[in-house]
Amino acid sequence: QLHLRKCYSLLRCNLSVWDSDEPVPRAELLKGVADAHGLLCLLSDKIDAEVLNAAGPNLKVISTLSVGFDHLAIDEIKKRGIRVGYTPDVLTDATAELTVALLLATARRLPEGVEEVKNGGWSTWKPLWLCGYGLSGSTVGVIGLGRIGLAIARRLKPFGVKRLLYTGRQPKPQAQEVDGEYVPLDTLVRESDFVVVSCSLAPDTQSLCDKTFFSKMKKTSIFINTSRGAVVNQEDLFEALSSGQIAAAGLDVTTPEPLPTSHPLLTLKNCVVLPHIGSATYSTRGVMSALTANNLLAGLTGSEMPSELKL
Ligand SMILES: O=C(O)C(=O)CO
Repeated sequence: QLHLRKCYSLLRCNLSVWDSDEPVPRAELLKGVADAHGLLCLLSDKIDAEVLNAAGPNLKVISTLSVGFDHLAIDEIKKRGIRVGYTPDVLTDATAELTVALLLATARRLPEGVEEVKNGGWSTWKPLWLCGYGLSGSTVGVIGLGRIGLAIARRLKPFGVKRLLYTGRQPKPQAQEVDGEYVPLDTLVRESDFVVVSCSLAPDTQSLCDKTFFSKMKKTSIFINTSRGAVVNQEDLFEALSSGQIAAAGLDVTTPEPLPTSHPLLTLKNCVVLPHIGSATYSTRGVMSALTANNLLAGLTGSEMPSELKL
């Protein structure tokens, strides 16, 4: 039992805690959630009708330690009148930074270079050895110029990016700040030297990056995804990378997560895969955790949440 003091109330909660950095096993979640009034979850916890039924009618708030909410069955949640808290804004900078790091690592072939140093492949300085692609004078296309997409664009512009294209549901006034040009997806894919995926996963973005998409990219272009793995058809990406249809890809997100170590994408030198670490800085995860707890408390007391998802 824990007493949590918030400025607006003193709340007495019984906490059922999965005390580990590993995700809670499904069976434990289904058992532990029974009769709960609130649920704090991770993006790896699929909160569907089964979990909601296991929780029962007491459940009034779900607070997720993530900005993404594709792991939540929103229709089912809405139907039951449950409120949802999430963590926008606080992870924008960390995720944008990681995206830039992944883009540069992929385009300048850093993991390959590090490997060559370790395995004796570095014989001498050679004019064309480990050449990659630079941002200076390039065209960057951002799919989804939301909070994170804009933060990525802001960071990339000072590298000398010539044109910044973006696409999404509608033009964004804030794109002015980065001289962003709102273009159809087709134009973005055909004209960009770097295609950066920063949209949320929704029915209209599921498998958006498929065979047709990659076939329109330039052979010298780099594909980066730090949003959700399911935006990409991975078989089509493998084909595009192994056939030389595109130059390279950097992925912080995959389907599934973790990506099995035997996955074909991991055999490719021109594919850099990270284990979903976009927001993984100590301070960001600390702020995300506090926000998630405060969203939960506000939901439990029926108060205004610091960050409530509009359903
Ligand atoms: O918050 C999210 O949605 C992430 O993907 C990790 O921070």
